[in-house]
Amino acid sequence: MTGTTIEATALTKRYGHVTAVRDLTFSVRPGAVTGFLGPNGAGKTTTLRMILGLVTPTAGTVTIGGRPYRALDRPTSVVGAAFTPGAFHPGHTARRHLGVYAAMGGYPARRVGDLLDLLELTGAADRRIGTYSTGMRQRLALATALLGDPSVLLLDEPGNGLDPAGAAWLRALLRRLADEGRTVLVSSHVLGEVRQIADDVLVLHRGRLVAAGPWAELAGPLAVVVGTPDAPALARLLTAHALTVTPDGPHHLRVRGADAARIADLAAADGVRVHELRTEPADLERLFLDLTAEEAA
Ligand SMILES: Nc1ncnc2c1ncn2[C@@H]1O[C@H](COP(=O)(O)OP(=O)(O)OP(=O)(O)O)[C@@H](O)[C@H]1O
Repeated sequence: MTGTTIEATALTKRYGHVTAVRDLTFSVRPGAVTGFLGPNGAGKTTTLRMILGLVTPTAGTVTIGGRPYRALDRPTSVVGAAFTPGAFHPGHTARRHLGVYAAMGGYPARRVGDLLDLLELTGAADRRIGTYSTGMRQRLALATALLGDPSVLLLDEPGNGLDPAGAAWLRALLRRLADEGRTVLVSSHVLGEVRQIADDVLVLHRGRLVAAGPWAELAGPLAVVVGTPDAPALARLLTAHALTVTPDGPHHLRVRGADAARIADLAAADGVRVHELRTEPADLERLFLDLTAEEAA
């Protein structure tokens, strides 16, 4: 599958006095799952709708493989989208629903059976959708999005209403779809969910992009906590080697800019005693809270 990139440039949407999305510039790469993260009302849904041509930007552009959605020849074979489930006819069965969409898109009828299998809905395929659980509706929405075998998937809060087993199953499926070379953009307001699914992340807050990139880079360099009875001497030494050192109690330093091995070697070479070395995991919870903190008045 050839990769398709989503590019937004200075994308803005105003509704009267409300600026839902402000000057967003980002790109979403193929072959990865990108998490679109932000609290409720941050502008995620508005952005996804602009990507799909459902909402017209007040300013700026967004393209899929270099073209706006509305200029794509066969849009559903390029982009599959699954938004808030519930837009199903409750009296239809999943098989009928997918059959109708396959016919509208001009896709072969066998796609329906394949997707029912992939989304593990075959056993319920002939039941009325009105009797489905939220998780089953989520899976049916995803099956509908995949009918045209699109290279781009846009999913709005696909984890809503899933139990832990359902969420794990969804993560595995999204990973597989990304590994096939697809561009997978998944919105969520739940950090823990995105952390487990996404390679890259876009963080929105009040319509602005406050962070973008691979998780690892966003979380910044890892800190190493060093326990030493000679904290002042070690702080001087490490600072002299251009590392960032913050005291953490009388006998501990938090050090950034080098890994534990380099810190231990520097200390040993200078005869400074080290009693403990511990690499701290990235504190993504803190990062997210900092990024989305209310701006100071
Ligand atoms: N059609 C509309 N008319 C007026 N205001 C709107 C409209 N759509 C969205 N907004 C406003 O734009 C802002 C962003 O909404 P949006 O739904 O994009 O956020 P979101 O991040 O998707 O949040 P949620 O997860 O709650 O859907 C909100 O303040 C919302 O009230």
